[in-house]
Amino acid sequence: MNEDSFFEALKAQYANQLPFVVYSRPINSIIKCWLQKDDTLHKTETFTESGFVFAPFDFKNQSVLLLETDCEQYSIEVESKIESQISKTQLVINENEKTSHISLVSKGISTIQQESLKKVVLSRCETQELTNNNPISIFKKLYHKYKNAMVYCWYHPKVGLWLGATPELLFKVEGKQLTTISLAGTQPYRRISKPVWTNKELEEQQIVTDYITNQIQPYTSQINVSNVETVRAGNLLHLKTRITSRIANTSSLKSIIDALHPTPAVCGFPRQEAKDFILQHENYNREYYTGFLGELNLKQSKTRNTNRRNVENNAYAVVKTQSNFYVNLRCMQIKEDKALIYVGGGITKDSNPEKEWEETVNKTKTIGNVLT
Ligand SMILES: C=C(O[C@H]1C=CC=C(C(=O)O)[C@@H]1O)C(=O)O
Repeated sequence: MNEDSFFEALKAQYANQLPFVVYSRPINSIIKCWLQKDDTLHKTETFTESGFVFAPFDFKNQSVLLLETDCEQYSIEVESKIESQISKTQLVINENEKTSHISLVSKGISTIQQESLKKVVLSRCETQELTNNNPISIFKKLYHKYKNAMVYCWYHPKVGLWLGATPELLFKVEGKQLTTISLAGTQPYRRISKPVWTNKELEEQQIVTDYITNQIQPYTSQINVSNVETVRAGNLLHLKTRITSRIANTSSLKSIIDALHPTPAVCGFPRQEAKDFILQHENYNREYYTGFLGELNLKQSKTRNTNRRNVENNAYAVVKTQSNFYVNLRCMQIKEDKALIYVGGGITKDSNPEKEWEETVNKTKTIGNVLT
């Protein structure tokens, strides 16, 4: 299938109001799509099926599944995934939204100072009028703009239309190998200067790393934690640590999901207290923002020997089950002619409410940049 017919097939699928997902994983020139044949809404609770999953922040809402057996899959290789220049969008600041976000963050800080809550991730949803509400053309713009992200467009007529460019892997499983990352701390990307991180950001990210390592301990062995590095996500920089381990034979995928979702990077710490605070005070429903999405239990076959001349060895292909889940960040939902953009940030005792507001404004630009 060539690029034109690939996008034509997607266009037709959307026009026929049938479910689909189109996505490209970070630093990857392959764009894949899954087209479901009818509009049945499949859900998963056990995560034992094979397919593409779209899971909410709060498991009280449904995790939607595009079943592998119910979908046609296509992929194309696009020649170069070159990060195009980030244009500087001037956002119009809504003063009411600013006041209410600052007041939410201040409430978070005072709760952290008085109680056992150490970190809470507080967010808001910003509405922007759209001049172009064609999801496929927005997806293409996101794809060309964000090389280091999992860029996607997901649609189900009974759920909604979501797009995003997320820098955050929740985890990936290949056979028994588990890889996850701890991503937190934010500052704007500046081409010329070397980033300097404050204690607030270093501490905020360390909370995430410690939490993840602790949570996976009962289910895995040989845990390995990398050094902290700075990574770029569009117009922003974050702190990142890579954590790898080996899954025990007795551990299910669902147990790993329950251990890791939602991480303190999107919820807070301790988890239940942070989640209670969010559900009580944020004043809107996050739905699939800070949930996760990705390939579930797909069989990948890898040949042991890539030397083409060694035909005998090539016959021994190893089949491994793989899952790749990304946290649904830097995302939006499209409803008619409006984009609902979701943005948040981690609050600790040292947070400054005005700066936290600015951080959400900077994050809005990730998505806002492709809408103009
Ligand atoms: C909750 C968000 O970001 C998280 C991921 C990376 C850095 C974050 C931060 O610096 O606060 C957040 O924890 C968001 O982008 O909406």
